[in-house]
Amino acid sequence: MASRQALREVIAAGGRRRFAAVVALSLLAAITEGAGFVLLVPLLAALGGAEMPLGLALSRWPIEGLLGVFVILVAIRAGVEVLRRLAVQDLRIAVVDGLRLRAVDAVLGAGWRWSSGLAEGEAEALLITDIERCSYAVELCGTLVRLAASLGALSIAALVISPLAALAGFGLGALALVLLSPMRRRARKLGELLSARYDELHARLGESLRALRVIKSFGREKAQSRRIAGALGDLRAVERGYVLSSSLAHAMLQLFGAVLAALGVWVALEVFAMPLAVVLALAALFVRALPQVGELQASAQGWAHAASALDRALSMTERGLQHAEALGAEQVPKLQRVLAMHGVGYAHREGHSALEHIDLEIAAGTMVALCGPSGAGKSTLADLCAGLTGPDAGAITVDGVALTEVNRIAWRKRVAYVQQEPVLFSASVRDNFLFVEPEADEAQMMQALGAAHAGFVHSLPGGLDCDLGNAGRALSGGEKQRIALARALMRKPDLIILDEATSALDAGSEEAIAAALRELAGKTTVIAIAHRGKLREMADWIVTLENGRLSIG
Ligand SMILES: Nc1ncnc2c1ncn2[C@@H]1O[C@H](COP(=O)(O)OP(=O)(O)OP(=O)(O)O)[C@@H](O)[C@H]1O
Repeated sequence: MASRQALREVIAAGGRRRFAAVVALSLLAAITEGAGFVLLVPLLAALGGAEMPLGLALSRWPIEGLLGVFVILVAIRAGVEVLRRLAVQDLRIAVVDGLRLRAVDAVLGAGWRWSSGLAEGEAEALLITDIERCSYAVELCGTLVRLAASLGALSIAALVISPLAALAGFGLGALALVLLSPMRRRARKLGELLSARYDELHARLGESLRALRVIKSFGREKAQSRRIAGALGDLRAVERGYVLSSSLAHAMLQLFGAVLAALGVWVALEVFAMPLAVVLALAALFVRALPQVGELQASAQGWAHAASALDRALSMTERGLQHAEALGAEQVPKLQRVLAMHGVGYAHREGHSALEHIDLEIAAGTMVALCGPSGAGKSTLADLCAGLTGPDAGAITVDGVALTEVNRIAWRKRVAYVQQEPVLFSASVRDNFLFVEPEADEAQMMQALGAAHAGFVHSLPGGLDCDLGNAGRALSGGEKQRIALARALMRKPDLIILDEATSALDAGSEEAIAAALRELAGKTTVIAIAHRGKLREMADWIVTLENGRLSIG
């Protein structure tokens, strides 16, 4: 995306009024600054007791009046600068929060096929890293507007003071920039390298947390620590080079500016015999403007870089929105007779079928154990029954109504899904329950905990109010599974899908859960992916999948 397109996106996301406020306040700050420089001429002349060189009305003011105006201008500029910073902050918040919420909606609202196909960390990178960079992009955008306005005002001020000298100053400034461009190019390259090194370090740090168990169990703590130290070393080396090179570029620009200003002063005084007040005001203006030109260029480069994060965030959000899940009709099916699959086929990726020709009828209120080797398609079939996604071929029907013809989200509200690696929110047990059943009361929660054999929750600090954000990590796999199961039972679903959901339980706990499931017999349909154990034994029938095809036992 071109930087200009990114600017349009910033304006669209932040709102025209907020952006206009940033521009207006930047212009106002710039005008007061420019006016201050113009005022410098009569002020210097008055201080030196010389003739007033400018033909402005101001030139006839007494020195006290000029100094008073000068102070007022500085005060206005300081006040406007505060407002300008606030306006940039408002714009940044509006853009970043707007983008983030849109991206969250896109990821959550996208169809399962798209979201489950995202590479690991892709959505995380979008929601966290890229959008943080967008924040930086908006700040740079504010800086660019400020610098452009300031340089515009300083140029006008220079033209007002002396058109000829101003034009000469523009020429010399351009020359300085051309001469120093190799240094700035190097700084830019290092800036890009720095971003890549940061990405690498973040990846290493994230990986260390995700793979903590693997790292520790293989005794590779020191090795991982060395990898991070290596990534840090690479980053710091580039960082140092970047700071050195950009500071040098800045220092050289200032030095060049000073040399050129000194030369300009000499030529103006000695060759053109210009009044001292004019020459000094112009020199001060030139010294002020030159680093701003350098900063403008550096910010423009930074903007081009940050705009690419904006591009990524927007295009991925757009893709998510394009893959938004079709909700279907309002009709909500209720499973009372049969959940049926007719000729169901599904491929996660082209040319690789996960399921083929699945014909299966599950009578409501019965329990089916789904077995088969790894990769046979069990989870895929469970996802289809849960209405997470629709089949590529054939149909899945609930009491004769195809899931493609009903509101799939409404169907999912009738389904409870418990996976092998239970995911509990970083909140209290109570809030975990309320998330799935907002109207639930304490009695229902107690009942669900009892049915899932999760009475241990009462002995946790705070009981139902125990914060799983802190305690979650301390719970065993089996304990987490039981809380997740209780959360599923809270819903009183039509269909429960258990994906190896009791794999971490001891025989006693599994037996207790089996007993709870037995009580649901005739009322709730259960699909349990289970290779062995109680759930498989107690199932009304066993369905075996092999290579995406069905064989019924
Ligand atoms: N999101 C995905 N993208 C691409 N391919 C996938 C995806 N999920 C599953 N698959 C592929 O689909 C096939 C069936 O996978 P599935 O997870 O349904 O098998 P499974 O029987 O549940 O396996 P396991 O017992 O190991 O969990 C496998 O070949 C798998 O690689």
